[in-house]
Amino acid sequence: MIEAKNLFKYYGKQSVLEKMNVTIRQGEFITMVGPSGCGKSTFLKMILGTEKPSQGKLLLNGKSFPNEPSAEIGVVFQQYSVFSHLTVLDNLLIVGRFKRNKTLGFFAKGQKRPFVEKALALLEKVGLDNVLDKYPHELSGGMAQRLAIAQALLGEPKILLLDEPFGALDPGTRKDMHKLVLELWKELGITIVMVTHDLKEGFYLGTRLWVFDKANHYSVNKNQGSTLIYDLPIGNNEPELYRELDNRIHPVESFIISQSAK
Ligand SMILES: Nc1ncnc2c1ncn2[C@@H]1O[C@H](COP(=O)(O)OP(=O)(O)OP(=O)(O)O)[C@@H](O)[C@H]1O
Repeated sequence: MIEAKNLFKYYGKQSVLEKMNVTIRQGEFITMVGPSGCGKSTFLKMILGTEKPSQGKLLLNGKSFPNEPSAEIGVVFQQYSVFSHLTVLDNLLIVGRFKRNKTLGFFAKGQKRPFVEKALALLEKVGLDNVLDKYPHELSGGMAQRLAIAQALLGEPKILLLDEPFGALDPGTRKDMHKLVLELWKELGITIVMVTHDLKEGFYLGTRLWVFDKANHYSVNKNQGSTLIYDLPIGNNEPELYRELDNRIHPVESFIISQSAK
């Protein structure tokens, strides 16, 4: 369980997130949307352990989050984060090596075989078992993201963080990736927290949709941080509410669309 208790985040004088009070239960799929720069990735980074709250608490199962990324938490970013000089299989094995020997990065006797088997099983799960010897530049964008997902799952995390992982993919590939992520989420029982710019994707994938924005959307105070303004159980997507949310997330695009429809 993840809990934010009266959490605030500042960068210098800039307030990014304010007064976050929220609980995520194990196995939920949270999708986060909001205008650019409202602090979605910052929230993910606090769960990942690479950023700290400035005020308030962020708790994992009742305790403070680890100070550095741990195996319990996997992450996939929009930019492909795999090692370009290693093959698909070696991209997983390198993670295993360093997990087992942090300084030298090699397997002790007897450790390699079970790890290779685990890596192969994971690559099969994400549909990359037929390209084990290819290098990342020989993979499509979707395949590279499958590899990043396999890497993130290697430590058997309980929480998977996805920061716009499909933003750079074409619509067909995105659809395939949606299917994969939903399958993995159901099979592994993990908690997923995902940032997306696509409201439809947020509604389609999540069990809860979070909308971040300034508490007062029309405030001209540039230093006002964002907060969670909607926490919606999915299924509540009335058309009027959808339009209101879309307008908050993409104010300019929504305005152009509504004007051109006149
Ligand atoms: N390390 C940092 N130092 C200073 N300011 C930062 C840092 N990281 C993020 N920010 C600022 O914090 C704010 C929130 O950034 P964040 O990346 O969390 O937004 P976001 O909602 O994920 O945006 P986007 O949708 O465009 O990815 C932005 O104004 C950004 O410039």
